[in-house]
Amino acid sequence: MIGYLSQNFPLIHAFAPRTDSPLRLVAPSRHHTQTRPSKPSDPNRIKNGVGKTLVRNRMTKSAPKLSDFLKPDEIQAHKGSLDCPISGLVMDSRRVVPGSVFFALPGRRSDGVQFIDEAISRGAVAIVAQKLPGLVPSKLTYVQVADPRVVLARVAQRYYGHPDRALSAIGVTGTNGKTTVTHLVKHLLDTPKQRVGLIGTIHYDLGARTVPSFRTTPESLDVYGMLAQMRDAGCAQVAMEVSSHGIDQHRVLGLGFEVGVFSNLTRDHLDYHDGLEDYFKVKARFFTGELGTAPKIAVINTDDAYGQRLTAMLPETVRLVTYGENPDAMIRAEAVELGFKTTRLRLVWPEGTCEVTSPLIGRYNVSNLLAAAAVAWSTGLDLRKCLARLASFKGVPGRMEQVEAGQAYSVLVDYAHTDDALRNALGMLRAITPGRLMVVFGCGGQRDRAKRPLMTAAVQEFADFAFATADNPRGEALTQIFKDMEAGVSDAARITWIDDRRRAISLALDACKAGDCLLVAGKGHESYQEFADTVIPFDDRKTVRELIAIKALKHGGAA
Ligand SMILES: CC(=O)N[C@H]1[C@@H](OP(=O)(O)OP(=O)(O)OC[C@H]2O[C@@H](n3ccc(=O)[nH]c3=O)[C@H](O)[C@@H]2O)O[C@H](CO)[C@@H](O)[C@@H]1O[C@H](C)C(=O)N[C@@H](C)C(=O)N[C@H](CCC(=O)O)C(=O)O
Ligand SMILES: Nc1ncnc2c1ncn2[C@@H]1O[C@H](COP(=O)(O)OP(=O)(O)OP(=O)(O)O)[C@@H](O)[C@H]1O
Ligand SMILES: N[C@H](CCC[C@H](N)C(=O)O)C(=O)O
Ligand SMILES: [Mg+2]
Repeated sequence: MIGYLSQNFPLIHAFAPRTDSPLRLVAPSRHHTQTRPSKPSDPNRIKNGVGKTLVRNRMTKSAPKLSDFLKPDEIQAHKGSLDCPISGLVMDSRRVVPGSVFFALPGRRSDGVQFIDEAISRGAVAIVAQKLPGLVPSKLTYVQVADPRVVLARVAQRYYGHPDRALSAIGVTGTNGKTTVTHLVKHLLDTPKQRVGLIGTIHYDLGARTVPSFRTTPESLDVYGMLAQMRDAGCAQVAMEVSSHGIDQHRVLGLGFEVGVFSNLTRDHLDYHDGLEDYFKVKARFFTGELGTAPKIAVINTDDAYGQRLTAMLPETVRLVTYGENPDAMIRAEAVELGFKTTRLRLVWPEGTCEVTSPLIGRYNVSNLLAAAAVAWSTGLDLRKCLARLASFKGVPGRMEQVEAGQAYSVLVDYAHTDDALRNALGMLRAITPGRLMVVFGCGGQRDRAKRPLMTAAVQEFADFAFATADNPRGEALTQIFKDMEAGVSDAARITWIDDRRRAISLALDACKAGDCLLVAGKGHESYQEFADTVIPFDDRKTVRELIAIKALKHGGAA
């Protein structure tokens, strides 16, 4: 474990969730060695899907065998015994422990095959890969499969005893709003009798404990491991974010969703997908059954043009529930009043209406609320009762989070990191800000380069003044990121470029007067900043508070 951390993330510990390493975040003994949960709470766990039973293994106290979890039709060829006892499943050589089955996954940066020797030296007893070598060391089992990622998802699902059968899963996909909608769904649906787990960008709520996230949609092995923990903690449902990377990389393959939500589609991640149409098609796969099963219910935002297209692509077996502000939507909002602290609206559904005051501000949050309400309604819950819980919703960390430190102007921290999100966030603040609107923003390194000038253009369209700075540069030079961003500048006099994010925030705060509003965009809940070789603790909200306090001291108490 120490080797792994020092190899990749020398300075990271608890404050660096968004990396390859779930291991410091989820109890290593249970999660990393991927041991099976010990207390079956669901009879479905007895059958592992291959026809053999896990119970028998427990009774004979023998270790589980690889053949318990691999189906014959998944195996193209093999050498060594398929009945080898195993201690767990692993897809990263650095996490292999004696008895592990190592899945060598072909990647974009490297190929898992390169790490097979390391896996063996750490004690792997079986290798699952796309090719068989000529010679296989004695006592080692080697299995050739067509697609190791697909087989990993299937095997993980069986290994953890099909936890999805014990949980009703609600998956949310779309460019923006996934985190907000999943948090709302959890809040509206969670009761002491019907606990709801959560998987997404900010944290994983596993029922018995909550851990910070390392990925929006984790790898299938982690997904099924976490679902098993939720099941064992007595959760009845899970609300989870389903990213396009997650869909494309089979991270939720085989998971039968009760509900799938589509929030919207705008430009992002085009470093990964071949254009917006390809990005849409990947998202659409979540609804069409190409991941093994289609959700039973599709909750789709028909204010969004891609949402409308999606409605025509659903298999006949899927029940469609639409939401939006358009008059044809089944779940819709009327008489929307946007305020700086709350939003008021009339929520309309086929059997009723309800006047709602939501603590979430901004028009796009009306859409997020409708999505969550549509989930509640479509699963047969009493919508009025669910909506009554909205009053106690505390908002989502780092999403339009107001920072109040005694200053005479407003400061909000938000996770807007696309041009659409910036346009929505700034457009909304523009409408309710009496003074000037300032923004601190940057663009992440090693992510979609083409969104950078669009983000600058969005900022210049709405903000009076912008401070362009570093987001998470990762392994990219800030000069290159700035160069890409500069292509969107329309008025150079209204933007200033400052490498250091803390300094940029400080200068922006200095520029604010009573009645002004500062949006610190892009990092939201993140508590770290990622550079090429280091990850440092950095939290926009804490930074704002600290700087305001320091400035107040310097100026004799006035912030
Ligand atoms: C672009 C992307 O999604 N990349 C993912 C992909 O990486 P890759 O194909 O490049 O894999 P690789 O690094 O070449 O490694 C290949 C294999 O070798 C293994 N390996 C690698 C090194 C080693 O020493 N030993 C070893 O065994 C790896 O575990 C992997 O199985 O497969 C890796 C392992 O499965 C993922 O960790 C990696 O996520 C990277 C780190 C990432 O940043 N992903 C982001 C973009 C992502 O997935 N984001 C979405 C959210 C987007 C949103 O919120 O909108 C998410 O769901 O979090
Ligand atoms: N429904 C929406 N439509 C457009 N923009 C939105 C919507 N909801 C949130 N946003 C904007 O997008 C930002 C990210 O919101 P949220 O975290 O809910 O989305 P996400 O889809 O989970 O993002 P990510 O893919 O990065 O995890 C917010 O801070 C806000 O600026
Ligand atoms: N889910 C997004 C988050 C971006 C957040 C922003 N702070 C950045 O680092 O670019 C991604 O991984 O692309
Ligand atoms: Mg998210």
